[in-house]
Amino acid sequence: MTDNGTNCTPEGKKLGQNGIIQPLLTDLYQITMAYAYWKSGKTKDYAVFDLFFRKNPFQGEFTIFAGLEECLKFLKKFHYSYSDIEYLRQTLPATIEEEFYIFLSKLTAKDVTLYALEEGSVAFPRVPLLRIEGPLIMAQLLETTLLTLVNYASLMATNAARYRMAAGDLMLLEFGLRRAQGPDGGLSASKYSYIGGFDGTSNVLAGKLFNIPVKGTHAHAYITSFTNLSDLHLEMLQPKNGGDPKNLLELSLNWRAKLVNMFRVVSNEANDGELAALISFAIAFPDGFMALVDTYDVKRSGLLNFCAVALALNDLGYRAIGIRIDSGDLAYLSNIARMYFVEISRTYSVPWFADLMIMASNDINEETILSLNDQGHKINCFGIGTHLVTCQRQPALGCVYKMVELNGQPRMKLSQDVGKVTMPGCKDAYRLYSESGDALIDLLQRSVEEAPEINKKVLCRHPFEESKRAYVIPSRVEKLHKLYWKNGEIVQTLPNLNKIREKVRASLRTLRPDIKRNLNPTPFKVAVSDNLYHFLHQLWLENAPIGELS
Ligand SMILES: Nc1ncnc2c1ncn2[C@@H]1O[C@H](COP(=O)(O)OP(=O)(O)OP(=O)(O)O)[C@@H](O)[C@H]1O
Ligand SMILES: O=P(O)(O)OC[C@H]1O[C@H](OP(=O)(O)OP(=O)(O)O)[C@H](O)[C@@H]1O
Ligand SMILES: O=C(O)c1cccnc1
Ligand SMILES: [Mg+2]
Repeated sequence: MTDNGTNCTPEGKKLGQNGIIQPLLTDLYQITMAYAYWKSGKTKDYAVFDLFFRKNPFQGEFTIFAGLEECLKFLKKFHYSYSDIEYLRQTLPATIEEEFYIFLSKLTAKDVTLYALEEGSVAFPRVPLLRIEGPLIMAQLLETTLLTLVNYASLMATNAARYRMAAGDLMLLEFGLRRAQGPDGGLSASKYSYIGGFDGTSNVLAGKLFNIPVKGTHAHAYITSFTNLSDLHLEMLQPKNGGDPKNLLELSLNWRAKLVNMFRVVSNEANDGELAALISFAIAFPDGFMALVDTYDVKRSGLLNFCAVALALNDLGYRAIGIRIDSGDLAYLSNIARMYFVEISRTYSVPWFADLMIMASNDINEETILSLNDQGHKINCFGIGTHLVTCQRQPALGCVYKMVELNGQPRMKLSQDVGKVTMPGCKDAYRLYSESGDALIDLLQRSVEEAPEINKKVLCRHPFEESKRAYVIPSRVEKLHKLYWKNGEIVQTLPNLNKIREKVRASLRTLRPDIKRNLNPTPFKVAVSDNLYHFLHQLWLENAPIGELS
């Protein structure tokens, strides 16, 4: 979830919380449970909850954790307003005692303690992303909001990180606002795709709110709004270094006449409305000329018109930026475009022409990029919308929020499905690294245990399969959870988006390539200590009913 700046002072200074992230942004059952807890005298009970997921998204074997800053802002502001209480009074059954509303109106998150992974870290199933300790009622009331703040943010950051890995160093732009799950989904998508490794967004509000670079080209509508050369309102452009304005239309037509042989087309195949549109855009943005070239025909019209205008601009001292291709075979068309750019650069001694940007868009997803890589292409930049922001390949991350301890006693949710059994008790997690810096394994331990030590053998066990265990001698031990919230205060300096983005890259670098590959990646091991193993299985036996066959 994102800060949409609705709590602005008249001067426009942000107060730092999204207007819709507030205590009532929750499921009704949290509040009805709060009343039932309250009524049954559980106001002094103290709980520990883990927020974690059970399966990595996108058939992958890693997840990027994101959304922490928004969770902390939510805790800081947690307070039921007068109108919230009034609404609840009208909505909940009339039998609810008045003292409960008084209790609710005084609730804050100051007695809650929150531990978390660093935002931007790689995370794995069952390792808590957040550990929340606090009065039972308060900790319970946080469940849904924390989940909604973490689930989409982490899914989106993971999706973006996967696109980044597929695209290597090529530029990635997020174009998804029009296709996103509503305005807030769109803002979150822009923010978390930047964290995951995108270079910019077309979303202007995201640019303003989060200081993300904003970028863009133009739509087909701009091209089709010109039908012929007489639609050109302005033809003159002043050279970059001053002097008398020159006629860009004339220069472009001259260049087009020269280029038709190279392009093996006849001049009248190229669309004059398109040429007029490109010239008018070049006059508006002579230093930022980027052209959509697929409106009529990339080879016969768009490329030829673009090159003519770019060379005319060059005559006046300006350098065009490049083209966008939004339909057709993107590999083939990008190779053709680069071939002409190189040929023109040689023929007319314009060296920078060979390196013009080729942007591709049109329903691109991770698989498209991987396939384009296999085919060979000359694209420098992908503009990606729908598949990125809607996470079409997997539309939700399944983070859950489970009680693991109450009043110092472990709690465990049993399930027929072994993968759904929760890890009881208050736990710490450690990432153990090899000498070469690779992450080897994540180890969950009971918080009462001593931390693993460098160069000391530690037994790591599969949580459920007795025979699966291994000794690890770590060269580095990283304690994964940091304290972020205590006594009503954020107790860490929070990184800005660029720092979180760097964290994503650094964290992914510690994963072996086989864990990150697209097809059948190797699962990263998440183990439990011997102590936690026995604790878990003992508790399981104590809690599982013994059936009777008849
Ligand atoms: N070389 C390629 N390899 C793999 N996928 C490609 C390649 N070129 C384009 N694509 C993808 O193929 C799909 C083509 O989309 P579609 O069938 O709608 O055709 P189109 O080119 O958009 O046609 P139209 O001109 O009618 O809009 C897009 O998702 C695009 O990203
Ligand atoms: O394809 P996406 O990954 O969602 O990227 C964004 C798309 O949005 C724009 O046009 P739009 O799709 O609105 O219209 P068009 O398909 O007719 O170009 C742009 O031209 C891209 O095609
Ligand atoms: O700037 C662009 O090219 C753009 C922006 C949003 C959607 N599609 C394209
Ligand atoms: Mg489209």
